[in-house]
Amino acid sequence: MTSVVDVRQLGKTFPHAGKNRQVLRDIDLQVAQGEIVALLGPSGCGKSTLLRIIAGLEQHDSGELRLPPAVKIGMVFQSYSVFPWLSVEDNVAFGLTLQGATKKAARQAARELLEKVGLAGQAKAWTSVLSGGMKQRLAIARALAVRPQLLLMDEPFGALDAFTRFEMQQLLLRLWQESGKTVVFVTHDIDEAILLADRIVVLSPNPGSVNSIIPVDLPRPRHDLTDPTLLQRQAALRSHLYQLFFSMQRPVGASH
Ligand SMILES: Nc1ncnc2c1ncn2[C@@H]1O[C@H](COP(=O)(O)OP(=O)(O)OP(=O)(O)O)[C@@H](O)[C@H]1O
Repeated sequence: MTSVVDVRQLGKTFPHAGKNRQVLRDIDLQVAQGEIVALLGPSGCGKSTLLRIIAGLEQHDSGELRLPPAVKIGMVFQSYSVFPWLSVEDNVAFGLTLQGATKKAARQAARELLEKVGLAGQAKAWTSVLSGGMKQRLAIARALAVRPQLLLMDEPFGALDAFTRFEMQQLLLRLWQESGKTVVFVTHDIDEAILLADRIVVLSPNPGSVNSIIPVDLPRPRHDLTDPTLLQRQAALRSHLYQLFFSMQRPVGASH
């Protein structure tokens, strides 16, 4: 199986209080084509930093990161990254015109994507009138506009209410099933990781390192609340992940 993301022995330090603090140490991670991988771990363990390094937004200072040559990456952040001075449609078309598409072709492609994410009716609206969930749909449509092979998402649904979050998770799975894209996403949420991921990479803090990589060997869809076997297997996985989290906790008063 070809890896889209190949991270070996990767390390990262940031300056902190006049010294260099190691934030990531010896990270090994291979993500296969078409896989959904969740980066899960306690606050501050370096999930976002690892994702930003994969995206090329941050430099690592040791180890290796290999991506396919000229790989196209789409990125979705928690804070809805939309341009408020452009209409919904032009938000999506913008990246395409930057890549050399004509305005007409870019608008056409934008309309198709808005259709996919359920925002066709808002194409001409300003982004200020969109709800949080709609803005996040728009952010996803924008990330998909460049036809990325690799979709990187940093807590994409963290700011949404439970119902909208569920809708967005289903939307992501639908788009993924249609396109077979490779997805790496950061989450705090154990249930979200179990619902979406093929594998869960559990990071432990100080410095951020891979604690374990857990395959989620459950059939999709995974939200059927009437399937007792599925519920039981999800519960077993959840309990395993909670135990891992508890085992990472430092005694109160321990310093970094
Ligand atoms: N640009 C930076 N300069 C200095 N330190 C940074 C920088 N970015 C992140 N850090 C530090 O690196 C560590 C990891 O941060 P990161 O945001 O990657 O963690 P995280 O696991 O995504 O956390 P959270 O779940 O709270 O978002 C933290 O201690 C953070 O303060």
